[in-house]
Amino acid sequence: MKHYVNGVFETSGTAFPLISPVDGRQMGTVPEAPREVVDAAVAAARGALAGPWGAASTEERCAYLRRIADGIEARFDEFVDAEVADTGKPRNLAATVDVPRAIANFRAYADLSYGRPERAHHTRVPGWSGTGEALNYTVRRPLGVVAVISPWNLPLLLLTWKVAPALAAGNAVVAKPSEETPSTATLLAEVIHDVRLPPGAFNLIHGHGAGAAGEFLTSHPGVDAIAFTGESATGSAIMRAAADHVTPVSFELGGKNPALVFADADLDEAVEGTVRSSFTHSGQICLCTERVYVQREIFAEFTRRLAARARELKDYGPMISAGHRDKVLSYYRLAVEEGATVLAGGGAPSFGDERDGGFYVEPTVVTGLPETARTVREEVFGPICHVAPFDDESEAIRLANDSPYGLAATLWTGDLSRAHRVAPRIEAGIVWVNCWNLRDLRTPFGGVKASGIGREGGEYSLDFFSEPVNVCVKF
Ligand SMILES: NC(=O)C1=CN([C@@H]2O[C@H](COP(=O)(O)OP(=O)(O)OC[C@H]3O[C@@H](n4cnc5c(N)ncnc54)[C@H](O)[C@@H]3O)[C@@H](O)[C@H]2O)C=CC1
Ligand SMILES: O=C(O)/C=C/C=C(\O)C(=O)O
Repeated sequence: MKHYVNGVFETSGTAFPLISPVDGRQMGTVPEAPREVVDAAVAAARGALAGPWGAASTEERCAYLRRIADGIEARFDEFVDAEVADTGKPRNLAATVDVPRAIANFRAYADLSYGRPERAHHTRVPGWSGTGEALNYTVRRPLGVVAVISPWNLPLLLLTWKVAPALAAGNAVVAKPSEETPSTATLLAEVIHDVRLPPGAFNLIHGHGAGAAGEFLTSHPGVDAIAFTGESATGSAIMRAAADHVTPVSFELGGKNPALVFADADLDEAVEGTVRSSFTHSGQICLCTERVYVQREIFAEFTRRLAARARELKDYGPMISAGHRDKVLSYYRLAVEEGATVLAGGGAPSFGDERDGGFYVEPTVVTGLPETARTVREEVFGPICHVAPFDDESEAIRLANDSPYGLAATLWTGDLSRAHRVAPRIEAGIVWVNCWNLRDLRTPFGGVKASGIGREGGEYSLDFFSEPVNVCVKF
């Protein structure tokens, strides 16, 4: 594993071990970027803005993005292998979601950026200012040096989700992937090197967060904007660091996402949809459902079927680390202490093979907790959901909104009028109706309350990563 600074791969800093979540064995080492490497990366990014990268046209930048997408595609299997090794996620998930989405992120932002219109307004000059007319037109200028800090759950997808629009808008990037999952970011740096992106336009540093590379970067006076995905508490820490230099932030943070299942829903679809939304990637997606509210008429049947399906799941991946596995298991114990009835799972599985050295936990369904229980209020970020009944629409909405988080919600109903009525009343950035995690990259993506600041996706990302400048020409 190497840093990539100013177009050069290097390994400064002490090495820390990279551990496989599948069997707990050490797979390699990762260099921990000291402050000097972070300084060098920020200086390289600044230098790139003053050089050929800063002078590149929109067309030229978009052409680079397309070449990066082609470069990832050409090494598709390597990317899949690296993502599977770092995260332990099922190969099918990496091959159908993570890597294709990384490619799509670069292509989508090449299209969006190239096709983006500029705005103009004709203005009659008011009497006190003379005579004639003026043409106001708005151009967008890059913010400058952008820090991208990404998590371990969808390492390549979430990194490229920020790097692609940042580059499309003309910024220079210093990226720090999670210390748990550095491999696909390093492959991305190789692809970027091979397509000859001007040195310094993209820099990659490895290392930890608090008190280390992540914090050196987010508190750096040379950084003009920070785009971060991860835990809400980390978002708060980064915001404090950013405050010193009034650095703008875009935050995609945690969630405690509700699903509302109405009695008029297609039960098969609602059960299967909730299995996907609660247990995909073992619940380690910020969009996953951890609170399921079911209309009382179908509560018993839905809960029975959901628990049966959870018990059937066999091909699931591990938690990312021993620490995270221990955190999730501590919530399983807490749920029982808080009075939960465990309908499925609730512990660590035993496989009788090398996976017993890994960090697996069982898909878990619990019920019977009060809304005040910590297990119902706090993000677990593992394969667990709590199922509770509701009586009517207004109670369902109240329960869904009774959370410090507000990222995503899912409605299961056969009544589209109800869907249109309920969806806008949910305090969340994203509401899915009869589906989950169906993504159109042009749409706004982000959360309210403790789930984030701002929106990414489509023009929303391009807006964040650029500054509008109005030019007023009198004629
Ligand atoms: N999208 C989401 O909502 C995600 C939520 N999580 C939540 O976060 C918990 C812990 O996972 P972590 O990977 O430790 O998430 P985290 O939020 O601590 O780390 C995400 C990224 O931020 C960096 N970072 C951490 N502290 C920092 C600081 N003070 N300054 C600058 N950068 C910093 C990390 O090195 C990593 O690259 C999970 O248990 C889960 O609950 C984790 C990943 C994604
Ligand atoms: O952009 C997506 O499709 C998915 C995003 C997921 C997260 O932000 C997350 O799990 O952290």
